Amino acid sequence: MVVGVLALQGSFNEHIAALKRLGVKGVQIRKPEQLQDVSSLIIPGGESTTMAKLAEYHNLFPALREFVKMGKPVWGTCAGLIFLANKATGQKTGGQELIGGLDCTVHRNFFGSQIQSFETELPIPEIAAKEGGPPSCRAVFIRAPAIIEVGLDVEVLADVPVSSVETVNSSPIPNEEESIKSVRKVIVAVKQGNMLATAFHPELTADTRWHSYFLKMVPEIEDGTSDIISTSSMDQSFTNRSMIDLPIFQ
Ligand SMILES: NC(=O)CC[C@H](N)C(=O)O
Repeated sequence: MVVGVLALQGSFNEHIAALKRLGVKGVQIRKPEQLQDVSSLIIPGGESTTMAKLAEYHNLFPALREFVKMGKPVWGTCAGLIFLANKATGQKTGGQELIGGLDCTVHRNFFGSQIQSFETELPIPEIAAKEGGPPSCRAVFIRAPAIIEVGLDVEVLADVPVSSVETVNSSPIPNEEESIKSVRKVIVAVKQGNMLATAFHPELTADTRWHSYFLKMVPEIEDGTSDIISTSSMDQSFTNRSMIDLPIFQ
């Protein structure tokens, strides 16, 4: 089995390396016709405006939309998530072209700018149930988006708490304002049919469970015809939470 990785910009090499650790070949996709040779596709993180411009230049949008419509498994990480969303907010003036298909609204830079990038221990009950390993994964958020609305068919796989401070005027004393700190959850990983999307970067850690989970969405794998190495037989080095060099996306 061969997995396509959109290789216009961003962390495509890191995805190919993660696939290799699972014994699966990832091939770079830069032209529409190359999509015919793969049964699934990963759209990496990077910078979604730049990626959209390059995809437009290479006339990739019609073929990418067709690929999604045909029901072939597609996984978008970070900028890739933005690409797959039906709607994005926080875009540059004039917006940017999206592939669409994923019934959600994404906020492009929900967590702020590059310096607000962070890592966190993210609970992943569904992935851990299917793939084994610890109940959480180390999640790397780089100028990350978040999913602020989802449709009914979208399954939420992970969310993170975010706190906000609101000033309200509930006091009986005039002009006496009260600050209320509220904590809500924001969605950072979803699945809808053939589409998987994560706001963070599993390809930048040694934990291959997200890749393994995605590969199981590819029918060849379910048929048992693939020679993919199972996670359980692998070196469980992800428990060390070792990080691969963090790229700075421009
Ligand atoms: N790490 C990332 O992929 C960042 C995505 C970025 N927020 C964008 O708009 O493209």
